[in-house]
Amino acid sequence: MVASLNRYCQRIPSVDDQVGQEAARYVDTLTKPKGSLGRLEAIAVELAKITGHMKPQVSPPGIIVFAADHGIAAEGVSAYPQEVTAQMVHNFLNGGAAINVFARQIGAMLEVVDIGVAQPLAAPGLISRKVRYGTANFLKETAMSLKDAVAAIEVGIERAEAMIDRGIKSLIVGEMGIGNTTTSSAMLAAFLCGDTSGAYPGPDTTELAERMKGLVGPGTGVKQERVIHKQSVIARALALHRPNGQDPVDVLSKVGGLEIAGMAGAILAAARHHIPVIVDGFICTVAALTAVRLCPHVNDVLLAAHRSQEPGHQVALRLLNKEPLVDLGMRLGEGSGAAVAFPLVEAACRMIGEMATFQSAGVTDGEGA
Ligand SMILES: Cc1cc2ncn([C@H]3O[C@H](COP(=O)(O)O)[C@@H](O)[C@H]3O)c2cc1C
Ligand SMILES: O=C(O)c1cccnc1
Repeated sequence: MVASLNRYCQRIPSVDDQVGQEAARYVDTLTKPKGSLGRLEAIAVELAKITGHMKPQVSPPGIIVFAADHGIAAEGVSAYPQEVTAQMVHNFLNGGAAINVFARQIGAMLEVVDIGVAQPLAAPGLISRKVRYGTANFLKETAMSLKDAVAAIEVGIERAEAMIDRGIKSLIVGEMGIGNTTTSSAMLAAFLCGDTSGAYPGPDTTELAERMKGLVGPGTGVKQERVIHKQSVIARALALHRPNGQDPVDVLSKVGGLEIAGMAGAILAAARHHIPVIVDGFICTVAALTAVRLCPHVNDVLLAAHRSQEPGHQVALRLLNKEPLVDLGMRLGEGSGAAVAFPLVEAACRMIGEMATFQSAGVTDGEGA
C-alpha cells in the first residue's frame, strides 16, 4: 500500500468498548422492559462506542455523492447509456434526484463530487475533483493506475474531512456511475476469489463465470441474458488481470471505479474522526469492504442501512458480518437507502439521549431480562 495511505490508516482509532459497555448498562436503566426496544438498543450502544459518547448524536448527517464513469460500460452491461452519469449530476445539482428528496427530509448536508465523469463538467455547486475522465475498459486494460486509485481515495478523505469540519455527525456516501454494478461485482469477486490460491484459471473462464452467479445482478434492470453476459465479462477481466484480493488498491486499479475509491476514502475519514457511517446498498457496501480491507477495524463504524435487491449485496454484507436495518426492495444507489433508513438511527440516539430512567421518573423497576 502507498505510504501516505498506510500512515492515514494507522491513525484510525478503534471504537471505545468501555463507553459501549457503560451505554449498554445505561440503556437497561431506561423506563422500558429490558431489551424491549430491540435492535434500537443495540444501535444506540454501537453509536456510543463509535462516537465515544454515552449520548451520541447523528444529526446533522452529511451525504457525499461521488460521480464517475466506467469504461466497462462499452461492453453493454447497463440498461442505460453512459451519458446518464453526467445528466444525473445536473439533476443532483438541481435538487431533483431521489437522494435530494431524502436529503431534504432528514436535514442532511449534501455534496456532489465529480471524481471521474467521462466528460468535462462545470456547474454551480459541483465539487470538481476529476482524477481522470472515467476508467478504462477493464476487459481490455487495467481500469486505472495505482496512482489514480490512491488519488481517488484521497479525494474521498479530503471531502469527508471537509464535511466533518463543517459539523456533520454521521456520514452517508452515495454514487452515480453507469456500469458500476459490473465494477462492484468484479471487485467483490476479486475480494472473494483472490483470497484463495489458484483462484484464477487459465484461458477457459467458463467455470469462473459460473462462480460469478450469486455476485452479479441486473443493476439498472438488464434482462437475464445480459446478466449472464456481465458474468462472462467479469470472469474474463479477472482472468486477465488476476487482482490480489488482499490488496484493495490493486483491486481498485485493475477492476475498480473512481467513485468507489472515493467512497472508500470518505469512509476511512469518518472512522478516523469517530463519525458513524450509514452504509447504502450494493455499491456502497463494496466501497465499505474496500475500506475495511485497507483497515479492518473500520468495520466497527459501519451500520448497514438496507438490503438492496442486487444479489451481490447479500454476499458483501455477509463478508462484513452486517445485518441491514430495513429491506424495502430498493436498488437505486446514490445513498438513497441509507438516507431512508437514517430516521431509525436517529431514533436510537433519541432513545438513549432523551428517555427517562426508572429512577429519574420514579417508576418501579422489575426483573425483566
Ligand atoms: C436515471 C438513473 C439514476 C440513477 N441513480 C443511481 N443509479 C444507479 O444505477 C447505476 C448502476 O447500474 P448499472 O450498473 O446497471 O449501470 C449507477 O449509476 C447507480 O448509482 C441510477 C441509474 C439511472 C439510470
Ligand atoms: O444497491 C445498489 O447500490 C444499486 C443497485 C442497483 C443499481 N445501482 C445501485
